[in-house]
Amino acid sequence: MINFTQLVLASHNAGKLKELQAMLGESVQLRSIGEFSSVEPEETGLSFVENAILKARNAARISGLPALADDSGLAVDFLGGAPGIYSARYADGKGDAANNAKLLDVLKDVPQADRGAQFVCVLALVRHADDPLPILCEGLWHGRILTQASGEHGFGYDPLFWVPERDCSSAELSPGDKNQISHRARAMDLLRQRLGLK
Ligand SMILES: O=c1nc[nH]c2c1ncn2[C@H]1C[C@H](O)[C@@H](COP(=O)(O)OP(=O)(O)OP(=O)(O)O)O1
Ligand SMILES: [Mg+2]
Repeated sequence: MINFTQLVLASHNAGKLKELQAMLGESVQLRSIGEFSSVEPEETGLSFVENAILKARNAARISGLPALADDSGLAVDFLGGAPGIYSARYADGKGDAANNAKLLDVLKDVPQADRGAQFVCVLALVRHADDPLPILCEGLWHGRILTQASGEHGFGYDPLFWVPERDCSSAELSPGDKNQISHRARAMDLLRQRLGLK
């Protein structure tokens, strides 16, 4: 059905590529959509699912290959789930450091008990651009927003995300450990099941 030696990842985020490739192992080679185009599609959906499908279709159309997309973000309880699908654009496109600084500032007077949050990841796999039956898998990772950044690994909001089961930030986990327990790992686990790979 799907030729896994030629799967394109519909993402321009190097952190995602690294994590997803590590989870898939050597049997599947993920090629970045960056090899085909530097133009990023506008993420016009109102949900992670819509944006994941939109990115997967776009990548399949550009590359002519089956495509996997990851739409993910951070949903903070105190903020009613924001920044959510707007996580990458939280500080108006100024990047991870600005996003993190903004989040710390917005939550500066919020006590520990009210700082709950979850990372969300939706993976969408399409066989071709017009696939009427995308495979969709979701993963959540519950934690809390720290009051200052900590750790050097990972990307995005990792330095601000406290992981209760490990009592450290997500950026303090080794890449191997993060890939066992993250939102992305959970979504990928489901995808592997759906594809009969385990
Ligand atoms: O494991 C993670 N550790 C830390 N931060 C994370 C993680 N997973 C998602 N995030 C953050 C990064 C970005 O602020 C947003 C994703 O936004 P999202 O649009 O899905 O990705 P993106 O624009 O970076 O790349 P692309 O759309 O090309 O896949 O959530
Ligand atoms: Mg994006």
